[in-house]
Amino acid sequence: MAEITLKGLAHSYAKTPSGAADYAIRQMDHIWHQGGAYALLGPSGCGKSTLLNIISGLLEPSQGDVLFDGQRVNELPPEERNIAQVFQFPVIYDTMTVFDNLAFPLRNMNTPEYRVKPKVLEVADILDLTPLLGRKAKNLTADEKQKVSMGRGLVRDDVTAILFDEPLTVIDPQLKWKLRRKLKEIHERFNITMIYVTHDQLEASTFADRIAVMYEGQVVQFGTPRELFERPAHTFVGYFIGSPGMNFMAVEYRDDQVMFGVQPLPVSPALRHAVANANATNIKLGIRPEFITISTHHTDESVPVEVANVQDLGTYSLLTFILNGQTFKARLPEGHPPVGKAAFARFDDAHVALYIDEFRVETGHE
Ligand SMILES: Nc1ncnc2c1ncn2[C@@H]1O[C@H](COP(=O)(O)OP(=O)(O)OP(=O)(O)O)[C@@H](O)[C@H]1O
Repeated sequence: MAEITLKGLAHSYAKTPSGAADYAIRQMDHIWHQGGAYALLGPSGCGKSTLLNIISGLLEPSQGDVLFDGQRVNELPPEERNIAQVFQFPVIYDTMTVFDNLAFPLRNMNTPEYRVKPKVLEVADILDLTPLLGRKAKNLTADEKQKVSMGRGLVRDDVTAILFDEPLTVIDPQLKWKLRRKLKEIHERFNITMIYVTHDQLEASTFADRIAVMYEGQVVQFGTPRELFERPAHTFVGYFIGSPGMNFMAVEYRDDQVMFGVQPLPVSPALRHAVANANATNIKLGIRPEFITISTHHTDESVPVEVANVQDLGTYSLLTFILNGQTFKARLPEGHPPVGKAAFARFDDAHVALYIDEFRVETGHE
């Protein structure tokens, strides 16, 4: 069993860090529950690998604690943590057979041979590696090698969590979904905590029940794929999740109105009230392309926009428009009437979110 708790965790690679920018992991408090299928999603350089290496014990954090089932493990070396890590590039012994590669972690722990064989056969069966057991690892394809790498994590009965660090990077696109399905299957069969690091939102949402979105060394939101889409807690989540991401407008309260530059925005009274009382200079409204309606007629709820282009994407179209000198995306359903250069955009009140200093603030109007 392993519930992994990160308590006041921070890490800097600098010897004498002078500010937040010197930290690969900033203040982090987080719990990974036993048996969960999690993804750690974020752009390159946000600290994903650093965090995994701290959990697995390859790296000791500069501040804070890592707890396994409530026990502090900061100083415990990786081999004593009962955690397996699968890296971007398969870590296997080329000159050994697939069988010996899978058996390696067990033999390393002096497991008697009569117990090694059934375990290797079980794991090989799950990963469809049985026909390859007698082959030398160097003759395998990249995806087969990565499956052996995963198998080495699975053979040990004492492994309670597996950390995957972008494990499908070297895998052909058409095989990726197969391996992802395999991982899901493994998760359902064994009661193992799995943390899957990726910068790809599709990979994260097909694998994980809950996703931790990382940005600049912090988990800015931890939620289901649906929650991340519907209620992004941070502007970065809005921008990163969705295709394309959320549109944002930097607004201010002026002359009793919510202004986006020179454009007054027709927003709900609750939202206007929230902006008026925001007491901050960094105020943004976010709206997803799915919730902007484009029409050729003006109404009290719409604002005039300049259409830049419309891209037909089969089942829907993506319209780019300019408002107050800024580019926006709106998603038009199939069969939407043609739109000229001058049009009107209406932001669906229920889906306009307020962000103060980049974090979402509930206003009661959504
Ligand atoms: N060994 C190291 N020494 C110094 N700085 C490092 C080291 N490893 C990572 N960093 C820095 O720490 C930050 C976080 O890096 P990390 O590799 O954890 O991010 P990541 O999200 O995994 O990125 P990627 O997806 O590119 O691997 C980056 O600014 C990176 O340059």
